[in-house]
Amino acid sequence: MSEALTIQPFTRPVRGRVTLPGSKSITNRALILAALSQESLTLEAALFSDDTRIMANALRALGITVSEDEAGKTIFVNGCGGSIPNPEAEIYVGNAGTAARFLTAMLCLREGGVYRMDGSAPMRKRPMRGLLDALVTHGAATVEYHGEPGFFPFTLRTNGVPGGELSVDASASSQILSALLMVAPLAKGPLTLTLAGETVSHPFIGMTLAMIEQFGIQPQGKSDTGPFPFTGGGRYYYPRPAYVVEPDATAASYYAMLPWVIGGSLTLERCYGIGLQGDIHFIEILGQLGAFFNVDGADLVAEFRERKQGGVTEDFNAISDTFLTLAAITPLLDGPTTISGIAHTRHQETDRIAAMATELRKLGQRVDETDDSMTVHPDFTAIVAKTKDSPLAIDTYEDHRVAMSFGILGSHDLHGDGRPWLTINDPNCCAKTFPNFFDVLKALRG
Ligand SMILES: O=C(O)C1=C[C@@H](OP(=O)(O)O)[C@@H](O)[C@H](O)C1
Ligand SMILES: C=C(OP(=O)(O)O)C(=O)O
Repeated sequence: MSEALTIQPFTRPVRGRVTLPGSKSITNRALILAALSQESLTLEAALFSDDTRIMANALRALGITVSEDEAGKTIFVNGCGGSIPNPEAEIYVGNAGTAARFLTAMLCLREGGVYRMDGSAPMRKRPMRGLLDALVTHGAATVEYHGEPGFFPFTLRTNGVPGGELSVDASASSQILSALLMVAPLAKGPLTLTLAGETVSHPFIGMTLAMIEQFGIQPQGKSDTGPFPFTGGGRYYYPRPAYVVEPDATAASYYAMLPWVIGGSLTLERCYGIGLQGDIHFIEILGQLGAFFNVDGADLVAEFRERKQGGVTEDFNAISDTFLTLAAITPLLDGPTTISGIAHTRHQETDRIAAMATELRKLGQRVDETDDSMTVHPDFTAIVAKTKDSPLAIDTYEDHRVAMSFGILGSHDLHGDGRPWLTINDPNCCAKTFPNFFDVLKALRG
């Protein structure tokens, strides 16, 4: 746990530029695809954070050369052409959902592999069952659980991925389907993936299919809901020596929100070019609140113009990582906000609906919860009263997004005199995806 951080409100409208970190989802997909490809490849503008270090370390444990240059934001990967060198390894996935799901499926490509896998305490509760059951039923691996069946830790004994039909339940996480999609082209024969039921966070499936194509494999079908047919026996190959990672669209949501919270304008570098990440559509929700976005070359400029009346009612299933960015600022709205389609986020870094509801209630807000939604009835008088005498401490539940979203709320000059009123417990949990988040905020304050 890192020391608590008191957020200093902005007393003047913000002006400046933000260089966002590289996308977590793209960096970790590109690491898997580059590791499986035939050539060597350099990732540029890559993310350096807990989640990408976990992925890079795991690939090294498998005998794949991965060298990182953090200052230059590049990662060099020498692809193994689909043949994982080390038949045995211990793999630690921390609390990185992408590493947990993507590596589990990738390891099954190795015939005769024995891999012991574990994660952090929160990861030991996150859903893996849909993926593991699909791999075992298909004959790609056997699994020996060392704790609760269906969860980390476990040992995988891997067989290579046979062709045929593979049906998967990805209702708990789209990462389960993305993981199988990335290994399917390398199966031993023609393989068709089908989805049993629906998946969540659907744009991430589009990202996976688009990146598979960038790495030289044309998906046979056109559908992004399945079935997904692959001819098998394929090899990944990226046609250029460098792959440039987009800035992280979820990270952008915080700094897209900031001018609305405190006034002013912020240039979000390279964000106009974002094409693979659905989370960029969060700015349309900000538009409903009165935020305004301009394009300046490859940059997006977020501007404060007005605060529209009322709250927001929106299904966040497709962009659920951004729901916390909106939920945290609801006390500043003057009408109720309902965020739905987020049941699956109860099984992510923490139970995110419960975490946000608990912290907003501490701030005097009335919050109604259902299994898959939350409604916040804002109470401005209550938040002022609750923080009048001393700053209120926000618990972050080892969830980077709880820390960052309340960091933006705390930047608002609530008492009109620049007095700090919010403290973030364990702010360094933002290292999962955006290690310098609070430094960027401080630098903008000037
Ligand atoms: O594939 C990905 O890169 C991700 C998919 C989503 O997960 P779920 O499908 O579990 O929501 C998202 O929440 C996560 O941050 C990244
Ligand atoms: C849900 C998230 O992460 P993960 O990749 O661990 O699922 C997230 O970053 O909000």
